[in-house]
Amino acid sequence: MSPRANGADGHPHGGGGRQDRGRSGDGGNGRPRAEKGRSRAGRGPAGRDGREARRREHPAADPAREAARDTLRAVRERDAYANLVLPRLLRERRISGRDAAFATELTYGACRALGLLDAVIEACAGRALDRIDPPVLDALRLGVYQLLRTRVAPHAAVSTTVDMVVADNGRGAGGFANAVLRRASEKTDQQWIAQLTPPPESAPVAASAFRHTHPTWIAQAFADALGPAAGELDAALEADNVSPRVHLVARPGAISAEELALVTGGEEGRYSPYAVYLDGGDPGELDPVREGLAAVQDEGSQLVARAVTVAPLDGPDGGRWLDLCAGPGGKAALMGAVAEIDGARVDAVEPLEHRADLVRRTTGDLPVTVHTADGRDSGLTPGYDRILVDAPCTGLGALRRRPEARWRKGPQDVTDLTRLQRELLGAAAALVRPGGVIVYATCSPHLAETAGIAADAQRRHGLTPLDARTLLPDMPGLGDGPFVQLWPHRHGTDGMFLAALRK
Ligand SMILES: C[S@@+](CC[C@H](N)C(=O)[O-])C[C@H]1O[C@@H](n2cnc3c(N)ncnc32)[C@H](O)[C@@H]1O
Repeated sequence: MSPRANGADGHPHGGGGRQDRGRSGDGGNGRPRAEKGRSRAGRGPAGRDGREARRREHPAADPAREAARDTLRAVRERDAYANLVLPRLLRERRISGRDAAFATELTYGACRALGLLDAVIEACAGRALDRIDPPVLDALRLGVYQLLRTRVAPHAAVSTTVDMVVADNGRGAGGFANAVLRRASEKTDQQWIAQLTPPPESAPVAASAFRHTHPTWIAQAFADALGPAAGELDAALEADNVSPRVHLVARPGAISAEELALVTGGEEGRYSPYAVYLDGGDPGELDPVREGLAAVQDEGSQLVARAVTVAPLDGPDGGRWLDLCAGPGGKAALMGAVAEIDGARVDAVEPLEHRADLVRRTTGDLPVTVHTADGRDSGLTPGYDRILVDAPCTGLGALRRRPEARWRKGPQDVTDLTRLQRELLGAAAALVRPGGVIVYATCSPHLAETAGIAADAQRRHGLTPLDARTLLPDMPGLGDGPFVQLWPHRHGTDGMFLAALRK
């Protein structure tokens, strides 16, 4: 349930009602209260020990906001994933119902909107973010998010945040937080965006990036990949701000999509013949998933795995199929299920032992053999009919799944990955038989990881591109070929790229 439905403050625990709003953020000497509080004797110990001592004195009064704060801290301090940390905290602390929904909205919303929140905080604090105590900054991000992007009453957003900061960081920091939040509350979300967005005339991509809370380099990568359709940039960026529907794959030979939709109450997918969309609930609880007849898998990934199995070969299919980057095994399982029907066998390569184990578990009794090896030097015998290279990539096509991911990646990640991608595709070119097909895929639209790598392999290894659009069911918006880029805003799938290359 959304916090909109919950009373005046929009949240059952939100009505703090403090009366000491409006004090200046600095203590009269230009130094903010946060710093004064931390440096003055008699305020209690600063840092983690001090925070924990204060927390013992002030037990959790607002479990949803505290779970959100602790998740933001884990993301910042240990590079944790918000969508793994938060559900665990909610379970451990027995937070459910409205509180869990509110904590989820706050956490994921604040993670996604970080660029905007930080710009507002900086403008209101009058100083750089690195001069704000990080735990105070976490609380401010949550407070500003509530002010700008929820219907929590402003007085409740301010008072609950200030209470949390006082409990964790002392009264000085609370005064500073109060001043920043009071200033932030003077304008709406749209007014702040209008004030802080770079000028669209001179910096259109940076302006779109800011409006839809992405780093500019990612927005530029999307614009480059959209090419003549760059007018869709705003829609492409905004699609990352919406949590995706759950997609199930009906394992071929075990259950049809039609049956799966009937049993689960879901809706048959638009494109993949194996896809079923669910609107909510825990898919792990569904009988067909528990029994291994179906699994959670994005429809775009289903289409990539299916493309490997239907690509036209030159000469007969000898039934030797390979997944060169297999962990955790979603595509290997779909290829394995089709292989079982077609009388083929799949070799699945994954260098990380724990991920290779996941592939073993995912593929179960299907005709799939898992090899724990580096795909660049797998030791496998050449002569494969069909090879999938689902290469490690930046994941820029799946940002909607990881709320904090966009702020954690940088252009250097692309540079680091393209070498590995080139080498893996080179290894596949050596393993495929003449007339066989390699499908090269990434969950990223970044041209350096997608068309750049595929075009380079054509030149280096004498591969011929097939029109990848013909390997997909009838779908709109697939471009001019021969490569295909799927988009969340167009297709509702992750942003998968695929190229089909014949030797
Ligand atoms: C994009 S994921 C593959 C997803 C998988 N195909 C699926 O559908 O479940 C890329 C995988 O490549 C693996 N990988 C990384 N370096 C590799 C290498 N040198 N050789 C083969 N696989 C590698 C990663 O560990 C990761 O599991």
